[in-house]
Amino acid sequence: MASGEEDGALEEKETNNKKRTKSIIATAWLMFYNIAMTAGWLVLAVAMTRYYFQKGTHKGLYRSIARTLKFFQTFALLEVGHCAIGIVRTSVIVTGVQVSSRIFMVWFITHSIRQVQNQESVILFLVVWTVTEITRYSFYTFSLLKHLPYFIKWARYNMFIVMYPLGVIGELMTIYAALPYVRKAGMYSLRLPNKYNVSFDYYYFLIIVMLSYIPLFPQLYFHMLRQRRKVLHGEVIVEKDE
Ligand SMILES: CCCCCCCCCCCCC/C=C/C(=O)SCCNC(=O)CCNC(=O)[C@H](O)C(C)(C)COP(=O)(O)OP(=O)(O)OC[C@H]1O[C@@H](n2cnc3c(N)ncnc32)[C@H](O)[C@@H]1OP(=O)(O)O
Repeated sequence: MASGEEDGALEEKETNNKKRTKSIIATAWLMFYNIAMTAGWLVLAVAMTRYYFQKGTHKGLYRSIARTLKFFQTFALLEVGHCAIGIVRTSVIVTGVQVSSRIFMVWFITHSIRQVQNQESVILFLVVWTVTEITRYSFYTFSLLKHLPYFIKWARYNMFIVMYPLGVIGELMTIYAALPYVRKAGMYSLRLPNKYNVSFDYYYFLIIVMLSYIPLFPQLYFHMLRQRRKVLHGEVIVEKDE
């Protein structure tokens, strides 16, 4: 009997040790990830500011930072993984929509359609993303260190009120500017007849993507407003999608 109890206690101790090790590894990884991402977006901020002051124009700015932007924004795909394996307490759906819309903008719009790269709207969403991400990743870093300065917490849960709509305006205006080029070049489209017997028109796909902002954006925005009430005002909120 006594040996049974001892075995049970031993098993519990082992499980607790495993959990602790897992949590240490997860925290160390998140620390590395958040510092790398803060640094990446800071590099982008400095590069954009320098370019603008040296050249006196936004033309060519996107091309000058494209590689760094593509690298760090693509790296953010890992965030969906973090949610999926449960090392951060964020919804996979919310993060998935946020990250996929960014990846889409970077690879399937600005990277693919050179003619839009000098649009002012590209600069608008780049500036908004940069400010947002420097704040967000430093928020996570300082939270992990358990020394979160209030101004970072305040910025994370207030700036999005203006930044989110501005980012969406920049993204939508850029997709809209891309439409005529996509139609003219017939890019990423598949016309019938073909051996697969399917047709796909990227032009109409882009219109559908633009329309999908109507139901999706308010969900992300209201999610952030709920998070704001929870974090800044201590309200207890039950999330439906988690
Ligand atoms: C095929 C094409 C598809 C296209 C689809 C198109 C439709 C798109 C429509 C939508 C359009 C969106 C366009 C977006 C534009 C912009 O981004 S504009 C710029 C403004 N943007 C923002 O302000 C972004 C706001 N978004 C976010 O902050 C996040 O992306 C989020 C995922 C929404 C955050 O979610 P939230 O639930 O608020 O999570 P958090 O509070 O941040 O985290 C919860 C807990 O988890 C911890 N945590 C999370 N990540 C980390 C991490 N990396 N490291 C450490 N810890 C982390 C966090 O600390 C929290 O912990 P607790 O406090 O203990 O709960």
